[in-house]
Amino acid sequence: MLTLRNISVRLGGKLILSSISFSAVKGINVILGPNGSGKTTLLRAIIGMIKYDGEIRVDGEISYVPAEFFSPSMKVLDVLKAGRKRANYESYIKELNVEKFLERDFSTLSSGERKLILVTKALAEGDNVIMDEPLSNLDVKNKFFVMNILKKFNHKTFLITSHELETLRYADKAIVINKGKLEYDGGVSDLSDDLLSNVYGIKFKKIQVDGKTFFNVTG
Ligand SMILES: Nc1ncnc2c1ncn2[C@@H]1O[C@H](COP(=O)(O)OP(=O)(O)OP(=O)(O)O)[C@@H](O)[C@H]1O
Repeated sequence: MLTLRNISVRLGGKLILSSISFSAVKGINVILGPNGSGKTTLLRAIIGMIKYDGEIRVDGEISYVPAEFFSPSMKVLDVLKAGRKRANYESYIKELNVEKFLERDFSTLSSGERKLILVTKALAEGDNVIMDEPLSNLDVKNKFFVMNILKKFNHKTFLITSHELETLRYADKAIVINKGKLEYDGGVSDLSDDLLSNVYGIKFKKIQVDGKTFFNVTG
């Protein structure tokens, strides 16, 4: 369980998040919003990296993948194992198909390979897996590969930000933030193209195929 009640954050004297409330569901929760809308700030509040007003309630362990990260010169296996002792890394290493990187130095991996390692680590360590743009740096095949893996582990709660509306087809819940305010919190099929058009300032058309929802940019 991951519930936020009236979360407000002030940074540099400015109100960055204004009274955000929602509950994440088990499975995939996708946070959308334009650049600078407050997505990363919200994730940082949830993991306790920054001060906030309001209440955050979490059951179970939290793990986190930041959008940008330090790349230490360390064996990949040591990066994976740094942290939680009881995490079952082996099954996730197999699942994410990253065995071939384990003996390599983490800093020598490509950006997409490093992202796959951090996603593996977060999956192993958390019941509530918070990921800031986990798909950035991944090629088109790996994007779908990772989203399908998240779908498979739907007993966990994933809260992820994304600039890719394609992720919505995998999502159990959509959360839209604009200018630090919550604009939408609900199922993907109920999210309207008008709302997204207003938030992003470009025209979207919603399409539903085989029970899945897609948003195309039309102007
Ligand atoms: N320490 C700070 N002082 C002042 N303003 C800040 C500070 N940290 C972040 N901000 C501002 O808060 C706003 C929200 O930033 P945040 O990184 O949460 O946005 P985001 O939705 O994750 O954006 P993006 O999609 O570009 O990653 C931005 O306008 C940013 O400039």
